[in-house]
Amino acid sequence: MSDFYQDGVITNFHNLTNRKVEELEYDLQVFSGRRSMGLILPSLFSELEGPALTRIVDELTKVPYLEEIVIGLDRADRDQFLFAREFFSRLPQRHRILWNDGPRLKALDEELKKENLSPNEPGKGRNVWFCAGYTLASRRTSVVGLHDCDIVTYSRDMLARLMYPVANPNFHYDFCKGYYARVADGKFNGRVGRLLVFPLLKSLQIVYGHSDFLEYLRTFRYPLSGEFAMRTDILNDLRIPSDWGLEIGVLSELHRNTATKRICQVDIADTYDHKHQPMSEDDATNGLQRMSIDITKALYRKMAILGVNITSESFRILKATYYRNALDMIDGFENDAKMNGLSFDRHSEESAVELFSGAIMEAGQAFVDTPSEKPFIPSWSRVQSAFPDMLDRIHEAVEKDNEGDV
Ligand SMILES: O=C(O)[C@H](O)COP(=O)(O)O
Repeated sequence: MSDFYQDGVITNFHNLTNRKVEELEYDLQVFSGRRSMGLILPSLFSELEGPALTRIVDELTKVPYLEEIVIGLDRADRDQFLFAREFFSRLPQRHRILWNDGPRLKALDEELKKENLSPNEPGKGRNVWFCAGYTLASRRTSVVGLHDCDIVTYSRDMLARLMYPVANPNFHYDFCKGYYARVADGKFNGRVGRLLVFPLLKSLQIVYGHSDFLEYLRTFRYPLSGEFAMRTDILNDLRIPSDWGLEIGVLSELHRNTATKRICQVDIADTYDHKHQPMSEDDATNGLQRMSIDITKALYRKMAILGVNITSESFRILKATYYRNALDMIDGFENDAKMNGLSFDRHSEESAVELFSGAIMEAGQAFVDTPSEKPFIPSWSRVQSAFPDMLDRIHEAVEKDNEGDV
């Protein structure tokens, strides 16, 4: 049970009555007559071997209102792709798997690369970008949702709640972000969201001054959630980072392209659990250390776009401010955990904050050292201007991979 707080920047949808999923789904089926709905699932082949995705597919088989499911499959060889076709075949909805490492999509990727129009780095951002391209090419949906494939606490009411605000033709929302508490196994999780993003956003405002953008980002209850829904045509103009900055990048793009009154967030679950990555203290290219650097870089870039002068001096000050704010927040989390009967490991929490302080410096240095870095994947509008038939060719390649010999 959540509160009923609204602060006016974006609209909050709460879960005040635990309305039955069947009732929400009935409404969504009615809405689908006016707004057809799709779902994008960015996945790694390894996730097909874990329990989370099996449960997600079990739940999705019961969803009555989806017109199309687009699965982006990364890191799969031919046999694994064939396994994936079988794995997802029980979905009753029309579904297509993007075999991102298969010869057909790779050949198109090569063509795009020659014009610098394809993401250089593999990762979730790239996977989502290709799924967005296919969704646009398929032209079957006017609303599309997206969620991670490692959610171990998944149930189909999360999807119903996520889609509802954008799918309802009587509402005016273009974009909806999911939120929840990352609490599981008797403790707080969500280490990057809680211990990096929350205090960092506060610190950015202290160091660089008020901005509507930071105010807007701070209104999201879980800015890193991988669950969101939007009007499909928004996918045309999104310029997203290919790395872990994806979620912040999408929120930034929405802020740039859409009025905030058309943006909302929705409580999709009381608690949420997923696959936990290691901190990777000794390896800045992996785990939560890498994630924290990518996210911080995405924030610096956005601040620079807004005209803020990001200098070595200022990110040193930012680091000091962040560190103090993060420690203060740990006090709050510790007390909250205690009252809720949760365990709390203060040493791990403070160690995480120390690691994230390093990430703030590292991301700042990378930002200053690589001024010509191309941080965003080009929008599909730009790709279509360079290759007017590219979406159709992606569509054809995916149809062949899914229906024929590979
Ligand atoms: O949301 C986050 O903070 C990161 O995905 C890490 O989550 P975890 O601490 O729950 O593993």
